[in-house]
Amino acid sequence: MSNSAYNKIWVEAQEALDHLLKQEIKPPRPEKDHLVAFQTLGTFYVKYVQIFRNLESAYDQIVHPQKRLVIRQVLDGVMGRILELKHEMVELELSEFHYLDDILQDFKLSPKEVLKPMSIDEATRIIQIAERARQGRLRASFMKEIYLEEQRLKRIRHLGEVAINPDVAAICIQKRWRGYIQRKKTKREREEELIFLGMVPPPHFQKVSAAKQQVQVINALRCKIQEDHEIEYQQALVQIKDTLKEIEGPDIKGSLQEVIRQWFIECRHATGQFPDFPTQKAGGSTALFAQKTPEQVVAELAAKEEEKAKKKKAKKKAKKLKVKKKDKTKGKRKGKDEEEAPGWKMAPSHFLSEIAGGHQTFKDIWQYRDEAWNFPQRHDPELVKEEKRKEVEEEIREQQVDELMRQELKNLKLAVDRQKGKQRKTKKGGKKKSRKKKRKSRRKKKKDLTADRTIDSLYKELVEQGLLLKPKKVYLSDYIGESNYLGATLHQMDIEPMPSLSDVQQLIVLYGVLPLGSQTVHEKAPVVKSLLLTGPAGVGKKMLVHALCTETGANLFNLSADNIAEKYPGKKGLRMMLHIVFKVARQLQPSVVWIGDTEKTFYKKVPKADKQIKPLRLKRRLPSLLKSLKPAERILIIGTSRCPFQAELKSLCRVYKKIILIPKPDYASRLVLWRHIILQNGGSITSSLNLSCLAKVTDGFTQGHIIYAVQTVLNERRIQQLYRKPLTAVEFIGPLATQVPVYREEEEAFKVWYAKTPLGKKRENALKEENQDNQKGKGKEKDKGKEKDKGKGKVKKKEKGKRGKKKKT
Ligand SMILES: Nc1ncnc2c1ncn2[C@@H]1O[C@H](COP(=O)(O)OP(=O)(O)OP(=O)(O)O)[C@@H](O)[C@H]1O
Repeated sequence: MSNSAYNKIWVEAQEALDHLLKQEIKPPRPEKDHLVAFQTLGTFYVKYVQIFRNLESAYDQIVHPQKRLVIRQVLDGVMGRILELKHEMVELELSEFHYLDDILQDFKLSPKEVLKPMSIDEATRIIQIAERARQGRLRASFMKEIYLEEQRLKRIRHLGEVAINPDVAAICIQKRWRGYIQRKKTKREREEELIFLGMVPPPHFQKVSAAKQQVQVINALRCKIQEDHEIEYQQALVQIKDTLKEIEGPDIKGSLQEVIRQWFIECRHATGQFPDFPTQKAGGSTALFAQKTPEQVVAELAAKEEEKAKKKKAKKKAKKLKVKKKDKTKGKRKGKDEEEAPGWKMAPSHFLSEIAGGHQTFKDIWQYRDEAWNFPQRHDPELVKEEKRKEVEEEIREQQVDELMRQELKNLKLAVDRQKGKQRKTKKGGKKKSRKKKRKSRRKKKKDLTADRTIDSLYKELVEQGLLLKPKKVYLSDYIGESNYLGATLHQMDIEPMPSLSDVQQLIVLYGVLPLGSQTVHEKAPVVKSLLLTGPAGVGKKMLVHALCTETGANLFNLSADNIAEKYPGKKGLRMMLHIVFKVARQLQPSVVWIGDTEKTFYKKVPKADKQIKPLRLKRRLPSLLKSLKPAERILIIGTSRCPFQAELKSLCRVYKKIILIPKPDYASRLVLWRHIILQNGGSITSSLNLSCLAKVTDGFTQGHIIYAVQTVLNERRIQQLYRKPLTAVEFIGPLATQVPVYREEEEAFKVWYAKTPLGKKRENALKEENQDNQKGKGKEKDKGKEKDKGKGKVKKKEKGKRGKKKKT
């Protein structure tokens, strides 16, 4: 696509954002209806995801370096907002999985990609294809009738003839043969015609088309141009700044000095004495340029000092009263909550200001900018000048002017007011404070166990010890699975839907890819420091960990119990190992620390077979390690487990705050998985392979089982035979039969276990309460009915259990 096409995508995304921001700015109203609250959140979420996708593709392909900076700012904000909304949905629904299919339907969107409006030509073509097919079917059935009629008449005529001579016999054989040949030819021609009409995909349909290949080449080319433009831009930033300093620097210095001098004089006129020059900490003379009168500036400075003194006093008082007040305020708050029962309210966002800032820049600079001169989309030097001019001004003010003017003011005071000593006293006080602080921070700093070693040598050591792995090159898009299209509908019918593989993939993006991929998002979004992926064997837990590392370029550290056994023995060894791992992880962010079979680290009771590897080594250290991770450090601890029931739940949940239960694949996912895995392993899909049947009979089998079956069947010999002997579903049954599927009992065990986790418990309790409310509501309705029948008076009762009732309707 062209520059203008990507610009258009960007502009459209910003327009959608503008609309959304207007809604977001409105003060949130408390919402008592649970369903309405969720719909509001869901709608915002879907709209932000839509904007995110457009901004992402624009950021990926736009080559203008300054535009990319603005897009990146908005993109970070939008990603953060998506995470905030997800967090809100989790809090509201008490579940990690949410079903938004009804909202998607309203917006006419599909879960994976945005539906582009169909052109009239395209729509006409589809209708034509369907109509031709209908007519073809009618004609075929008509012809079949005629043919059967002819056959019937012939048979009657034949029965009349008795003699059979050799010629007749030969003709009969010829007829059969010709019929066979013709049928074969007709079948081939029919297939060709269907392909020609576009009703059946051509044999090499799965191959990447020439047009797609061209798109890939162009995209790669744009990335190269993007890099070149970025380098040019970075060089221009330095060059233009130097030129500005050289040419405009002296003028700027002169005018700044003039303004400050003027301020000295005006202050003396207004207050009778020269002002104190603002300290460096207070921003130096910056305050003077904020378009304020000298009186205001002086008053502000005085007010600040007063405030400081007041705060100190208030702190002391507050400490004394703390204990007494606590009890009182608690009581009051409780009372208030009960009275108001405020309902759900959208929590304030940390990202809206960022989004709004980026959006304003777009409006001010880019929306109507004439770019006719900039066809190749290089940086705009005028914008760089504007930006750098401010920087140069600031630097000159800070480094040269302030120092000079401070001295000048001192001289003026000495000469005119004869003031001395004041500043010296305050300076001394300041020094004392800073010394104290320094001492404190020195004491707090932890000892670096490997201060004398370079990061390279530590990295090498970890690789040699097998603690640092090279992630497999798999992408999240390789994690095949279908979306659940009926989730919301089932939910409304009070049936708990099973999350789909696509939902799991989305969660990994939200909790893993976005925070690890963006520093801003990681710092401000709700923190997820650790993640537990659990589910039956072969559902792709490890694959997701590797895909997360590939997508974010993260380093993968392996702290699985099996892997660290006999490495760095003893307490000191363990301390050293964790020190090295987290030191390297911090230095080379983003990083993923993976603990495979994490139930072993938290065993309730260590089995005899595992005693040798001392699996509990990490158990005590993990919580404190997690605590030590700061929001700015992009490090994620991921545990994977296929039998979390063996772990001590309390300590497991103390470490893993987010738990994702990955289910076995459902029918829709199995269908796409079979197709994908067969093609990936060199097979081909023909009409003789009943994929639907395969997907149906493999209920309970996981991705791992399907891969095993396909790889067993599709050996080299079988792949060579494919041309003559197409694949059939029956061939896969043998290898599948040797595998143990996920039985219902195992599935139930996972569900029961999940219900004991903190979020599961909360959900269970909420559901129980809801049911009780429903029953109460029903009981009251019955009572009402009875009383009405009896005509014993009017009884007004509050409507209860709204959430449950709404759901059932
Ligand atoms: N959704 C998917 N799409 C394509 N391949 C998948 C998918 N899920 C899993 N696989 C493949 O299935 C195989 C098994 O996956 P993986 O080893 O990640 O499962 P696991 O849950 O970690 O298993 P275990 O619990 O036994 O360690 C891998 O080859 C992986 O690439």
